[in-house]
Amino acid sequence: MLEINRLSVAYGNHLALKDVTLAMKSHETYCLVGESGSGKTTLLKAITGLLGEGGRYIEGEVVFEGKELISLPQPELRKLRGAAIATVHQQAGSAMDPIMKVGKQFHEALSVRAKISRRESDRLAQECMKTLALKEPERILKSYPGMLSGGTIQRVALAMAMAMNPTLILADEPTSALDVTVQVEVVGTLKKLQENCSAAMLLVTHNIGVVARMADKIGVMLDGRLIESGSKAQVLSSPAHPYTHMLINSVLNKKGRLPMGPTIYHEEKTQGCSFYNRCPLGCGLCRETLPQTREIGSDHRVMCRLAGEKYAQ
Ligand SMILES: Nc1ncnc2c1ncn2[C@@H]1O[C@H](COP(=O)(O)OP(=O)(O)OP(=O)(O)O)[C@@H](O)[C@H]1O
Repeated sequence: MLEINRLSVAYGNHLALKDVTLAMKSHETYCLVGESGSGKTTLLKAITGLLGEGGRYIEGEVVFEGKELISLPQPELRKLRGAAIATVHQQAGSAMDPIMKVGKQFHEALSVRAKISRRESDRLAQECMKTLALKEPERILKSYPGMLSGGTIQRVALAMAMAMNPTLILADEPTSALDVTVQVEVVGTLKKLQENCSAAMLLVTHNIGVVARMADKIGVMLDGRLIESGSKAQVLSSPAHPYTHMLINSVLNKKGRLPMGPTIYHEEKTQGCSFYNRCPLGCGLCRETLPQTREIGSDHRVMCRLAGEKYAQ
């Protein structure tokens, strides 16, 4: 249902996505992981044509339900964004109008897809909120966003995505701006959404626990490239790329980066693999040339010539 083929995107002279190829099937949840700045958000924005000022497509294509989106006229793209593709942001509250009650915002969002009465949109909104176990949906609909907690707003945004009846949900770190206890609730809502909505989901998260709970497939991003992809079992249980291995076994620092550890001994920035200067395996060839992506299992792909070799943590 979604195919991204050899996509490269730049902000000014900086290549934020480099030759990314990824495919998703209907109803599948694909989790994108990677350090801060690796290109996850850019990939979501590139799908819906919302790169913003300074962002431009260099090459590649984004095919959604048979339509190439990069070349699609803006009005058609806008229509897709309001209907077949729903987006949930890290801080959904900031995407909402602070001076419009939640019920009206549901109505406006749903009206993009088809003509709908306020009464019907209220009914649908309440039904979705109940399905996702939100308490007091009537009160929520009559509230302004600022009257609701951050966790409730995130859960309302998930209910809004569900009410749109999309075929694809793009969720960018929907839990990461929340306190840990609230995150647990929102992940529960995300899980309910996955179970009750037949949409495919492309979910960006730093949280490996969320990945373990939600993913069918996982894609790992490093410096704008997809360096490993495969099923949840393949990537979490048998990570092949040393970077994936470290991501799974480390806690990212406050900047969302891997902590510098004793295995990091190369100094130079390189033309080859972006992980070379931090890799415990890296050889001279890794520094000189970019490895090819190769298939090491059914649908398990990795961009590392030394993948799978044993190394000490
Ligand atoms: N609007 C922009 N203008 C210039 N550079 C940008 C812009 N947005 C992103 N970038 C750059 O593109 C690269 C990828 O950024 P992106 O936000 O996609 O990463 P990310 O993996 O989503 O990070 P995070 O986890 O911190 O959200 C980074 O180097 C970032 O600085």
